[in-house]
Amino acid sequence: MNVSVKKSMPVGTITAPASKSYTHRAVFIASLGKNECELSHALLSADTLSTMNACKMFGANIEEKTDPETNEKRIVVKGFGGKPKTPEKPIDVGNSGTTLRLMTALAAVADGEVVLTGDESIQKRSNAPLLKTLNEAGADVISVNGNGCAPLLVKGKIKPGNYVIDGGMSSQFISALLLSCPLLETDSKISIYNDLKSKPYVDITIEIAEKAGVDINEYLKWEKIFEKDGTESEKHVLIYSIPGNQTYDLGDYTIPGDFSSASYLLTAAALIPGADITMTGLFPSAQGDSAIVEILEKAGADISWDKENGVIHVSNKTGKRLKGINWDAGKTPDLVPTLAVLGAFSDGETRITNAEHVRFKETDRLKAMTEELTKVGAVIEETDYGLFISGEKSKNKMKGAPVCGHHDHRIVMSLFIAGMVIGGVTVDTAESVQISYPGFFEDMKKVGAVFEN
Ligand SMILES: O=C(O)C1=C[C@@H](OP(=O)(O)O)[C@@H](O)[C@H](O)C1
Ligand SMILES: C=C(OP(=O)(O)O)C(=O)O
Repeated sequence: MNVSVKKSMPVGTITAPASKSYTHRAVFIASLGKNECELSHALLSADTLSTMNACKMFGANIEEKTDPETNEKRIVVKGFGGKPKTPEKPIDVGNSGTTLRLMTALAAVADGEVVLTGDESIQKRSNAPLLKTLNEAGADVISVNGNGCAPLLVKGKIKPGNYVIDGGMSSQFISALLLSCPLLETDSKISIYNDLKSKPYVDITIEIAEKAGVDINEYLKWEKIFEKDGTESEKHVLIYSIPGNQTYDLGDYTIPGDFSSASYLLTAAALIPGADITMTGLFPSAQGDSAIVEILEKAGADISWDKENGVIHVSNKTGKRLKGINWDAGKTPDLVPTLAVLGAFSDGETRITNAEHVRFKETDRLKAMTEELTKVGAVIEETDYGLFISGEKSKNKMKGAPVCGHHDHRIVMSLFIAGMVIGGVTVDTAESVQISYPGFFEDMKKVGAVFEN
């Protein structure tokens, strides 16, 4: 699907869609338990439906229920009580990396053989560090094409013990291990080598596991590191210790709003003269992407956050231009496409660093954003670890053009807001917003965005 976006001035109030990361985990954790749990305000998007489908294949009962009084939809989960059954067919995770990683580790505590696969994009995303650790822990996990990517075949089970994993590629490997290890008979320890990227997502995992009565302990330990040249140094190593034989019981749970999804409209409102947007349902949260508020503040936007009521207000009454910022994206990979657009329309320079893990998403988002923003006139340079955008040099060059969404929801939504600023931007593969924000176009229409699809 193509969407052609004209210059738009967003005005109005929108409720933020529910968090994708919280929904994945709430559904998964409720499925690991035995007692019925009711999940309110869950996100029903392509990715979270993949998690629901996979959990059902492991034996959970998951149904949608509508509250007769409020008409609100709830998800009712009756889990398999820590004893996943062997799925009869291959699990298809679609486009969802989170689903693939959580289910691969779960498959390694289930009996029998489990096959996991997904779409073209998922078949290009490596899981090598997770496979290595699962195999060291006693499972037999094979990447069918030998490249660390799905299709994966999981045979044999992991045993409790002390394991290490590389944290530099994806935090989802760590989240996956942390959620399955409590089901093992005795205690386990996971040590992370290389800096853990995207750590806030692990914090979300631990937050919901704790809410379900499961202990996961995090600590730092000084350890001796032997370098290749023989020198010795000491370094803090992040360690998770996970008691075994635990049971999950999430109870009823309400999913918070999603800051990554909110970032598009908040950024559009900060950039566009005359815009005035209020977003509700955005309470302080473990989500790293709540940093979008700090980012827009740093860039000089008129933004306020009423944390008690979960309301963010952004406007640009005077039509001022924002200023470029430096941003370490280690904890906020999903904001990078939004930040690239912000940088292209701000004065001065924007430097996004520590973002190499952003290459391992639905697409290589550093490359994709560089290619697409260049088409609309931005002066942007892709570095090994991030992006460097010259707002100064881009200033008089930004002009609408056809761009490619790369079948990637975040690329599509960020290019859409570029379209709202300059007009004349046609984005292809726009249907991919279904992955995380199915109501995106409806919400954009509500606030007066002008577009055709
Ligand atoms: O665990 C999660 O819910 C996620 C973790 C992050 O991935 P990485 O840990 O691979 O960076 C993030 O980019 C993704 O959108 C969701
Ligand atoms: C990378 C993302 O999700 P996942 O890894 O679950 O596919 C995302 O939502 O941007």
